Amino acid sequence: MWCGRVALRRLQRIAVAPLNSLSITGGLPGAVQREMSSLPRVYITRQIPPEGLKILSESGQVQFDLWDSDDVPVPRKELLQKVKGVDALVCVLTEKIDAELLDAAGPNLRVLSTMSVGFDHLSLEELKKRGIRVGYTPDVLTDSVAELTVALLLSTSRRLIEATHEAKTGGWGTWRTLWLCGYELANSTVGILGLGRIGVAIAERLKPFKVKKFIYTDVAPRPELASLIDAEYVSMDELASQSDFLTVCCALTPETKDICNKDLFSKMKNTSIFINTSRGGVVHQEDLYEALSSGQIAGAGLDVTVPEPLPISHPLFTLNNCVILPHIASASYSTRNAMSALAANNLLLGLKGQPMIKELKL
Ligand SMILES: O=C(O)C(=O)CO
Repeated sequence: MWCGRVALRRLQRIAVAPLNSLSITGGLPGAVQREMSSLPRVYITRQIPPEGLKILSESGQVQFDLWDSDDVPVPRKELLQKVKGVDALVCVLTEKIDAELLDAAGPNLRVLSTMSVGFDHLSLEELKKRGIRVGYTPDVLTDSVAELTVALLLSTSRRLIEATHEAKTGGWGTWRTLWLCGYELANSTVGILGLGRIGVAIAERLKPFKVKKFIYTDVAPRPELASLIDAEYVSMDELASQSDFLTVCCALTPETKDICNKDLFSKMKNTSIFINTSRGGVVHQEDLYEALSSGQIAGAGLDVTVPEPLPISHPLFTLNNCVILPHIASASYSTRNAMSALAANNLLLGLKGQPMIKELKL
C-alpha cells in the first residue's frame, strides 16, 4: 500500500501504532490516489523511527510502502517482490542489498538509503555498476556509540554483569579482598583499532578516567584525528602488546574480516580487555573463545557478533569473562530518530538529483 502527503495524519498515527497495524490506503479520494501514483515509489524495509517517516510523508515527493514491523525483518521473498519497480529504497543493516535484490528491483531504482553507518550489507560494486546512489548515516550516531562503548568497557573490566548476578543469586558472602576484582582505566594504555570519528569520541570520553596513553593503528597514520586525542600511531603488533584495553572501531571490509584472530590475541597481555562495537565479522570468534577460556586475555565485551542474533547455545555465552550485548550501540531514542531522519533526507535529496547530506562515494 502506497501513501504520500495526504496520508500524513494517518501515517503519524501509524508511526506510533502497534505492530502490524499498517492500513493506510483505504478511503483516499480517487483524485488524490491519481496524483500520488505519479510520485516516485519508495520501499522501506522496516518500520523505521517516526522522524524519518514524517519527513517522507510530509515531503509530498514520494509515495511509499513499508514492512510494518520492527520485530522481524522483512522475509527475503517478500522483499524481492516488494522492490519490483521502485525508484528508491530505505533499508537497515539486516537487509543484504546484492545483485539478486537489485535485479529484482529493476532499472527504476536510482537511490538507496541505508539507516546505518555500516555498509557491509551493501554490495557497493553492484550498486556502482547500476549507477545507484547510496546514502548512509554517519556522525549522528557517534555520541551514542561512543557512550555505549565506554559502558561496555567498564561493565567488562569491572565485571558488573557477574557482580549483579552474584548479588542476586546468593553468591554475595562476606566482603572479600580479591573477589570480583577487575582492571581499572587509571594509568592504562588504550588501543584503538581503526581510528575514525567513533574512536576519537571513545577516547575523549575515556580520557577523564586518567588513561595514561592512547595508541591506534590503521592502514595509515591519521594525524589530524590523532592530534585531537594525542594518540600515537603504532603497528598492529604494538597495539596488541601494549594495550590494556583494545577497542575495535574499524569498518568490516574484506581487508578487516577476521583481523582480530589468534595472532592478535596471542600478543595481548593476559590482563587486557578486548572490546568490539564495530562489526562481528572483524573478529575470529573461535579464536576469541580460545583466548578468553585459556586466560590469554582477561575479558571481552562484544556488542556485535556473527551471526546476529548469536544463538544462546554459542560457547561465548558460557564464559563469565565475556559480556555480550545485542547490537545496541546506537540505540538511544534521539540517535535512532536522527538516523531515521537522515536516511529520509538523504533519500529525498538523492531522488531530486541533489547531493545527499551523507553519501557514499562509490
Ligand atoms: O549504523 C550501524 O551501522 C549500526 O551498526 C547500528 O547503529
